[in-house]
Amino acid sequence: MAVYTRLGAEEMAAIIEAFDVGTLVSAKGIAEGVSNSNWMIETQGPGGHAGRFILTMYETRTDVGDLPFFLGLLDHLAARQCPVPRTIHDRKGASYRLHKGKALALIEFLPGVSVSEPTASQARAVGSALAQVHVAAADFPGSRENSLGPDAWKQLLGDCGREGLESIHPELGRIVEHELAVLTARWPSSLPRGVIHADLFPDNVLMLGDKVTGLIDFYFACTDVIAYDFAVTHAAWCFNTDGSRFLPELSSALLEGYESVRPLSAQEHEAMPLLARGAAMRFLATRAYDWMNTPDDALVTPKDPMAFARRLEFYADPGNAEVFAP
Ligand SMILES: Nc1ncnc2c1ncn2[C@@H]1O[C@H](COP(=O)(O)OP(=O)(O)OP(=O)(O)O)[C@@H](O)[C@H]1O
Ligand SMILES: N[C@@H](CCO)C(=O)O
Repeated sequence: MAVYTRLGAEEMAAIIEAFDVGTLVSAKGIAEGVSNSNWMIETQGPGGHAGRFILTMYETRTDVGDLPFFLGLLDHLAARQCPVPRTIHDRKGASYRLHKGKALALIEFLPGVSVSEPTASQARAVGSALAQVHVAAADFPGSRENSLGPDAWKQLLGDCGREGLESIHPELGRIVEHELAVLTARWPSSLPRGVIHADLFPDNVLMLGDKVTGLIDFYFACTDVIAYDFAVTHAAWCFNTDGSRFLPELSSALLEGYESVRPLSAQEHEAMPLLARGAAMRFLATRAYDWMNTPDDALVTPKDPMAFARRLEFYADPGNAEVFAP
């Protein structure tokens, strides 16, 4: 569940009053998501015009200092016809407000659902939507360091310790040690950089049929290697949930969709198996850390790190490099 903060009816009405979106008709907590509190808001304007919005209250995981980057990026991309929600600025023009010490933002509601078993056509559409974001973000003036890059993987996995990793799976300590050494030695430094989403899993994409209606949850967005974002999306979309089965049709479709908007260069193609190993390592690292540090009675169930260890082994196999071939 993801409503960490209780807001009374009067309090909620006052919050909505600060935006020029009509009066509050209903506010329902949204169960999905784990990082922030989210409500689905309905309002009614003077002419009876109804509005639907998402109200997000940023909890401890999101740094308020990063909000101008995240929210400014949404407005920049939406203005360039990317399928992302616009932010609704308050009556004074601010993109977020502080309420009892916490930041909150009102965001355009977009229709659509997150698919759990994507089809190839849906993967194709997601590939082109991702490329559209990369192209549209090229003139976005903001930048933000990736706080979950290779140094963070090492830190998180170091905190887990070899014994901790082996308590998750007897082979995990060995896999991590070997792969971290490879990634550290070979991580590319000269590929084109830009603003990336960095977490484009199916639960962060809203779809209606084969159409992408919303890319959401930009709270890991940062400035990094652009092709790494494709690798993240590939790792997220082109395997079954536990990572034991690669889905070649989704992989080809995702690549095709992406390249229909932003063709990858020869260098990007060549680097992709390594970038995908890094992408798998990034989610393995945060999942292993959460696995070891989530209390048993927590409301949130930690996600399986092994699902990304399996993806990592797939990408590390030189025989599989051809999945990224031009
Ligand atoms: N603009 C939007 N339009 C429609 N629904 C949205 C929108 N933004 C968020 N949602 C809904 O709210 C849910 C939670 O949003 P989000 O994934 O951003 O939360 P979070 O707590 O930041 O997520 P995470 O757990 O991935 O860190 C989404 O799964 C989606 O159902
Ligand atoms: N999408 C991530 C969670 C947010 O980083 C995962 O599935 O591990």
